[in-house]
Amino acid sequence: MASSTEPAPGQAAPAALLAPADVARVVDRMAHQLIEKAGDALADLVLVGIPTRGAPLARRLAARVEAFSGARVDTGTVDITLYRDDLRLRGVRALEDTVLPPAGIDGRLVVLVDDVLFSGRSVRAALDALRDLGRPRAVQLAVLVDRGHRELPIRADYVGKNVPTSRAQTVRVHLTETDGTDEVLVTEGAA
Ligand SMILES: O=P(O)(O)OC[C@H]1O[C@H](OP(=O)(O)OP(=O)(O)O)[C@H](O)[C@@H]1O
Ligand SMILES: O=c1cc[nH]c(=O)[nH]1
Repeated sequence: MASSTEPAPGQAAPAALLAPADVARVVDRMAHQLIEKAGDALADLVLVGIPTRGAPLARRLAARVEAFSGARVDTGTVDITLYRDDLRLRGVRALEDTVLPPAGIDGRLVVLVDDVLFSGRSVRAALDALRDLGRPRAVQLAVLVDRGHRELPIRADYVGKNVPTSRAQTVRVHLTETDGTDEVLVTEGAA
C-alpha cells in the first residue's frame, strides 16, 4: 500500500501532476480507446483490476465504456499477493479479493487494469494469477500512469499518462474510492 504523502514540517506539499478533472478526462480517453481497439470483442470484454487502486479504476473504466458505447461491461479483481516474486522482501500483506464475473474469463478479452506501471512485476504476477483462473482469448493491459523503469518485457496497451521519472521518485495515485480524492502526485524518495 502506498505510504502517506504528508509533507515534512516546513516542506511544501508536492504539486499534483493530475488534478481531479484531469483524472476524469484521462479515464474517459482510455475508455474511448478501449472501445475503439476492442471493436467486436467489446461484448467479451472483462476489466480486471489489480488491487489496491486498479480495482476501483477498472470499475470506473467499465462505467465510462458503458456510458459511451451502451455495451454492458463485466469487471473483476485479481489478488496477486501470493504470485509476487518479491513476497519475502515486502513483508506480510493481507490478501485481497479475487472476484470474477459469473461467466468467468475463458475465451474472453481480459484487460488488466492498474494505477501505476513501474517495474512490471505486479503485472507479471497478475498474469500468473490469471493463468490459474481461466484461459482468456487475449489479455491486454491498461494503466493510468506509466512511469517507466521496466524490469520485465511488459508494456501497456492503454496508458493514461506517460510520466518520465527518476528511480528515486515515487508516483502516488489517489482515488476517491480509496483515498477520498482523485489526484496523481510525484514525490521525491522511493516508495
Ligand atoms: O510495476 P510495479 O513495480 O509492480 O509497480 C506498480 C505497482 O505498485 C503499486 O502497487 P503496490 O504494490 O504499491 O500496492 P498497492 O496497490 O496496494 O498500493 C501500484 O498500484 C502497482 O500495482
Ligand atoms: O512509483 C511507484 C512505483 C510503484 N508503485 C507505485 O504505486 N508507484
